[in-house]
Amino acid sequence: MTVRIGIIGTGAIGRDHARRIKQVLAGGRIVALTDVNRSLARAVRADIAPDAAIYATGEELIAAGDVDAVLVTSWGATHEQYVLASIAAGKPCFCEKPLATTAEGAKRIVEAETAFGRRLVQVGFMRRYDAGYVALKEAIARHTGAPILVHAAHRNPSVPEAYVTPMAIHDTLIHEIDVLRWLLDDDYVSARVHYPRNAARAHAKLRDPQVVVLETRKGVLIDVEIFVNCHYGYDIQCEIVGEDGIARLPEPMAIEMRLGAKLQNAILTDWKDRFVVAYDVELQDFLKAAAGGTAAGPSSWDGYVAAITSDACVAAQESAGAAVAITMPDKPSLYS
Ligand SMILES: NC(=O)C1=CN([C@@H]2O[C@H](COP(=O)(O)OP(=O)(O)OC[C@H]3O[C@@H](n4cnc5c(N)ncnc54)[C@H](O)[C@@H]3O)[C@@H](O)[C@H]2O)C=CC1
Ligand SMILES: O=C1[C@@H](O)[C@H](O)[C@@H](O)[C@H](O)[C@H]1O
Repeated sequence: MTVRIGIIGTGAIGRDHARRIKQVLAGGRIVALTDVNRSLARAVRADIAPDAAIYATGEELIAAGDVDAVLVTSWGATHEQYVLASIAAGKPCFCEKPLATTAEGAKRIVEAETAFGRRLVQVGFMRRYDAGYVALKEAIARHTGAPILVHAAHRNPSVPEAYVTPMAIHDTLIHEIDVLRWLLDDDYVSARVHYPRNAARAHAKLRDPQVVVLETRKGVLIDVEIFVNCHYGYDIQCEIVGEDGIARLPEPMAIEMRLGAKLQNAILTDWKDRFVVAYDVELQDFLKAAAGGTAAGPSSWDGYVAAITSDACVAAQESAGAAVAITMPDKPSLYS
């Protein structure tokens, strides 16, 4: 079956997902587009999906009779309303992170999906599909022994002026929040945030870098450096320290060069390139499940837990290094 897809939000990642549905993946066809900036939707139609209809609003797109499944790739603050509308229409929905910008919003989605009685939502936590993280999970299971510490870093070369301090959590750390919980098969119990002096390139409304320290139920201590004006590249690091040994996330493949008396490896600069294959695999997974009228992969529950943790981390940003407790509710059986 070919899944007929509608895309809400045709900016950076919406356009990139449209490209992969058209050029890379099997089983999906884009039939509908919408963006509050109509010219972006028109550009995607012209370049990628010439047969797609353009709708005035996300709600109209979701209600369209020929839309089988929905991609929500608009700004984070708009995700909740479209995911809820997709669930109400009984249509599978792939939602980019964050599932919702507050834990309360994510909870409403969990409740709606649970009441519907079948999984319909996949959250865009693509790192779970990255071959490096999959290998790291395997290494934890087979080689390192039980994890004790995790050292991680999430570095972006630069961010716009509109990126402010809490976004380091909601927009950036949220990937580590999800993938580390999945890697460790664990949940968080507390968060702390520490700041060194501000980097010279940080904007006026941004503390950068930040170090978030998370503690898990099993007693693992995690430190994550978030540095979004690191300048030199897009760099994702993760090291697990276990009872028997250490495992590190592999670097992306890069040609090693000997040039001008230097040994060199290029470092990527763009998230689109760093996780290009992971995005392909996650969306293929979505298309496969959507063909059967359901969803797989990272769930609304995972999006909800990430939102609870994000909220605690944002509170910790204001707590002068003091720990903020994180309490997880009971998981509904739909997500076991
Ligand atoms: N998984 C990942 O690694 C990544 C995820 N994202 C997430 O994807 C989402 C979009 O991010 P970007 O594409 O970078 O932003 P963007 O600003 O490039 O694109 C978002 C688009 O949504 C449109 N839009 C906003 N509100 C809308 C609404 N109510 N209805 C229809 N269109 C609407 C905007 O006009 C814009 O064209 C964000 O939630 C972001 O966190 C973004 C980049 C990477
Ligand atoms: O999701 C993403 C962006 O929205 C975010 O702004 C970046 O910090 C992340 O590295 C990227 O993966």
